[in-house]
Amino acid sequence: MKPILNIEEVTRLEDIIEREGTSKAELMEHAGELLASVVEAEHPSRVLVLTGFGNNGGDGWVAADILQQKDIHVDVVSPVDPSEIPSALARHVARRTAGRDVNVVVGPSRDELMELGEQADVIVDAILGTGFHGAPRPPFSIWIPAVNELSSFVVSADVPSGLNAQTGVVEDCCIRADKTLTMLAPKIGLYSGDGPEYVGDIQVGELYDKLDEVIGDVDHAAEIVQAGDLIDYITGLPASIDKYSRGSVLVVAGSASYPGAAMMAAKAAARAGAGYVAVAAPDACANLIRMALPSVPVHAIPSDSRGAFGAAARSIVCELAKKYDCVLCGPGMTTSAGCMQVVTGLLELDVPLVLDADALNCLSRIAIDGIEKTPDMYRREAPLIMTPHYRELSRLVGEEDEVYDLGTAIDAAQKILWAGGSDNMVIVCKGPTTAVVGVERVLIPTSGPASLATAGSGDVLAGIISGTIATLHAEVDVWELALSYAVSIHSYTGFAAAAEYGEKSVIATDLIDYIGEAMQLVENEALKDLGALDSEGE
Ligand SMILES: NC(=O)C1=CN([C@@H]2O[C@H](COP(=O)(O)OP(=O)(O)OC[C@H]3O[C@@H](n4cnc5c(N)ncnc54)[C@H](O)[C@@H]3O)[C@@H](O)[C@H]2O)[C@@H](O)CC1
Ligand SMILES: Nc1ncnc2c1ncn2[C@@H]1O[C@H](COP(=O)(O)OP(=O)(O)O)[C@@H](O)[C@H]1O
Ligand SMILES: [K+]
Repeated sequence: MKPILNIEEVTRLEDIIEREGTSKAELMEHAGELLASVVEAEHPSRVLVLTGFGNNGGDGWVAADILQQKDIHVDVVSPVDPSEIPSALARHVARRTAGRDVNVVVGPSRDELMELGEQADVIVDAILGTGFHGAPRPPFSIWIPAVNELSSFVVSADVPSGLNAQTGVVEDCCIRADKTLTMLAPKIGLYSGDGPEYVGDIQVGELYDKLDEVIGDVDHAAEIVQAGDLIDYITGLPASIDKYSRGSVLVVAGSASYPGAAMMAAKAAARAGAGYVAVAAPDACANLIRMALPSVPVHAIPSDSRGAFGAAARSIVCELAKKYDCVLCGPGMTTSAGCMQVVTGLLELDVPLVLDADALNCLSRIAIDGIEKTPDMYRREAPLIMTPHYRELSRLVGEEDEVYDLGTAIDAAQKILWAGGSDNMVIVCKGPTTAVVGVERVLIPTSGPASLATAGSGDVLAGIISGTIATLHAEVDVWELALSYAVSIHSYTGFAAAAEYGEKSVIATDLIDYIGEAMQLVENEALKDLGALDSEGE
């Protein structure tokens, strides 16, 4: 796993490294060297380096100097004369570079910039880094859209200019990078908000060789899960197994209005490896589900007048639920009074429980103002997994804590977890980048394509999660990793389905049929990561 940092922790880390004897000036030299090597790997004959007023520009000036010495023609564009750069560190390296052979262009017009850009094979974006806030001001607000019109390969230093490195927000314009060389450790904004759209491939610039010794001294916003980390949860099917010992799931879901959610979740749980999947659904939709899923037993539960779980549901569902390895509750269920009673009843049982969609909305409704204020409502011994998207998570923590990006999602989830406090409780914060948040750690598994943003995709994920948990029989050392495995499978169903149907045409039911292939893809990635397979998969 690789740490992702909040910006204030990056600053703290740089201070710690300085105290250990490596100055910020030395870090800038290393950053420039690494930037130059990433550019050189593209074999350019001509490079354009765009610099700004701060230390991000300093990285660019150092790289420009090194590249020019390798007989590559380098043009450096600066907003001001090198001697007028306000940052002392950047000014020093800029004046040094300008005194050598590079061609320095100060304050070019848009047309002049475009002409330089058209001649360059690679453009280095060292305009704005972690010190940037708000919307880019001129001249950068002119340079950035101009660069985005060019076809040259763009390498961003540390963060694409225009992207807020903490929030991932792009207010006006932002460099669309092919590659981002982020220094020391990835910043959270690269994964949050608009970040994933602009960063291209992320590469970490290992500026400091003793990073392992100091990285533990700062807080980690999250850690990126690498495929190899998941290997413990990737298991084959023993020949001696039977349908019950493979793992059983009860899906408590559906209503007259939304029977499909229950069908998708149940089918996904079975495809994810559970040997026995049953559905408990209101009798108003039970027959529909039976017809759609011949392999799945459906328990018809008394409905209310609107076709949702009725007043008798709680005791019947809870009695059934005790027999399963995992219970998933929520998809398409609505938030009727009967549904709320089902949710509170299931929370009292000693069975691994996944709460999704309307089960979470029921909790929000019962709590009225933030569930973390009434932690007894969800505190339990057995595993509890909640899978909210940002809006559901906002509702769970109450009005004043709106969740709108990765950072705010992690904060909200931690608030709920720290109030409820148990190693067995995990919140899967779903979004363009999904975070698996536990009491001890925050993990970021591989994200899927935007094709996953389609109605019902969350029901499929909830099914994959509950199926995965059932097959593990609660023998889990690190719940966050087991759930990261399930989220990765979902992501890969998105890639596989998009490859077959085209990015825009994927619908949630397609994802289910790719679960098996996705499991194989995750396994291959893990084996590659651990060196057991080469890049050709041999
Ligand atoms: N501090 C260190 O130890 C190291 C820093 N490094 C680099 O330094 C960068 C951070 O440097 P800085 O803190 O100087 O920050 P930046 O280089 O991001 O730039 C801050 C400058 O941008 C300007 N600015 C801010 N918002 C703006 C806006 N909306 N429109 C136009 N201009 C705006 C400010 O006037 C300020 O001069 C990192 O991203 C990284 O690239 C690397 O050299 C490695 C070492
Ligand atoms: N832009 C995106 N890129 C990648 N994955 C996304 C994106 N938007 C949503 N997702 C994923 O798609 C799923 C959507 O789930 P959810 O919002 O619960 O959908 P629904 O309620 O319709 O089932 C989540 O797993 C989420 O992480
Ligand atoms: K940059």
